[in-house]
Amino acid sequence: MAFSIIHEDSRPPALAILAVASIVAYVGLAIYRITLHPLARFPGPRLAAITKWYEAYFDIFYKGGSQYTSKIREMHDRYGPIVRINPDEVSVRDADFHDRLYAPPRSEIRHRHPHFSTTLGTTKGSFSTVDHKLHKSRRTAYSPFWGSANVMAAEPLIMGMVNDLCKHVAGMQEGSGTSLRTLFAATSFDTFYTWAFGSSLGLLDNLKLAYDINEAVEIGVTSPPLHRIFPSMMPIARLIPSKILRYASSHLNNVMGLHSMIVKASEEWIAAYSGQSDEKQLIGHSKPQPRTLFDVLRNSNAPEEEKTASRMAQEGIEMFMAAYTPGRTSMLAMHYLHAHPHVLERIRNELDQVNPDPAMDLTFAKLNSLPYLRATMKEILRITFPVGARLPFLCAEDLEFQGWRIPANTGVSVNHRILLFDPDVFKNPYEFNPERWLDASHPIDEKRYYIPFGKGARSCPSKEFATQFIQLIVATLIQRFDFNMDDAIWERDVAAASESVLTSPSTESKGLKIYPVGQRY
Ligand code: HEM
Repeated sequence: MAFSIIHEDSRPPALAILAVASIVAYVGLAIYRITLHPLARFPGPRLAAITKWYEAYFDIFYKGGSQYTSKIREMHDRYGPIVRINPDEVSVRDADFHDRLYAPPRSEIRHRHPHFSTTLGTTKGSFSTVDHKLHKSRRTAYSPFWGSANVMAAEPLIMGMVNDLCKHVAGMQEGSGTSLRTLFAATSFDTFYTWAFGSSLGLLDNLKLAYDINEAVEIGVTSPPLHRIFPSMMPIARLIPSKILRYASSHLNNVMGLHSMIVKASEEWIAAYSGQSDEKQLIGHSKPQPRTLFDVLRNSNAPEEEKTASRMAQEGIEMFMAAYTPGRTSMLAMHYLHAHPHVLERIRNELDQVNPDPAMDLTFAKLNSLPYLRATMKEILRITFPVGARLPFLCAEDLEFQGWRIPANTGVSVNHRILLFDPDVFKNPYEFNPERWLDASHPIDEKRYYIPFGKGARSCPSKEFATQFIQLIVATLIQRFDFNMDDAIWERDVAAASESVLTSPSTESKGLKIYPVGQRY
């Protein structure tokens, strides 16, 4: 008996065995990653090559998180144009390679990196689609929605929203509570919602709802990228009933609430048109009417399983969440114009020539004819570029870069921000300078470096809509109002303090406010 007790006590507990085995396995893996792994010889910090916790440290803990993009920039400064940024991924800093990666010949396969596909909590929209071929067919299905003709047809809708926005701005007083962030968010989300889904959310008349929607999207896309470090987080959240999820994370619950809202819109659309085109309701209008996203998808050549309410809603959710960006960009644009009075005056002169009465509606065509405004738009989209994260692909074939062979299925990216702020191309890249786009003595290679909407098959489908929307909103406001935005501080309210999926200013910032100090009509 006594012998037996002594024998049992001396046996190592199962947990200890597991711990030792894990440590041995982990050390073995770490040694493999820096010796025999196909990326073992690539330059970069050893710790980044050994463990993903290096990246997680910068993205979750360091300075409040979302700092790995800026760390990658430092790595490039130290190690050169190609860096191993985690055990399985490399980053390249090179404009030609950006073309090679994002806009390759049609025959080459580029899958979205699965860890980046979960970003918006969706699974079957084109953004979250990992597979190259499936992504291509989904983009083809919705492409008429984003085409020039459909954007043009949305012009009266956008102008109507902008006129409503002007009524709000005209009534704002110094010290009033509503920030430009909420007003622009209301305009952007509701314009997109009405255009894409065929009915309005009435957000400019319900600023509380606009605030809540904006907050839900903003927290998701600017918080530390936990979804990347824990990719199963969003799929699990989707399975938890709202009643329980709200206690675990009110934020995730709000995001899931947005998802449900758009699923409902999709189901209602199908019930209303039961397979018919909603174009029928538009007959009798003298001008071409915009087609909804649902109408375009239902009438595409995609297979039936791609046209269910839940699948169409996934596409709609991704786009609706992306409609956050034009609101934010417009707000920052107002700041830059206010802070650069000579630019503001030059644009107003251009506007007053084509539209002598500011009370009259502006049009896309008029605005597109103004060279200085166009140059300013380019500068606004460059300097406010919202996407903070890298957008890596897994390529089906090996890639070469300056003598380095990047094996197939390695995560590889060129961060768009690196090119948009390249000091060799954009002198003083953090200086707002629209003139740089008009300087014939130092022309910018726009094909390579004007990439605020990315490039190639995965580039932003909304390029034209977003540009026209921001241009119209900003041009109308500055032509109609003299305004004050003196409260803004660049370092606190405008500069990108963290770079998650989207960039965000310091946590000290309370948003930008605008006070009209006179009407110009
Ligand atoms: C200032 C406004 C915007 C900017 C700067 C912007 C920028 C971008 C960028 C850089 C990408 C990734 C491109 C790449 O992978 O190379 C992207 C993708 C995307 N954007 Fe935008 N975007 C804007 C507005 C919008 C809006 C308003 C929508 C929809 C309402 C939208 C929908 C999308 C979608 C769906 C994708 C993913 C496309 C895919 O993976 O096939 N974007 N955008």
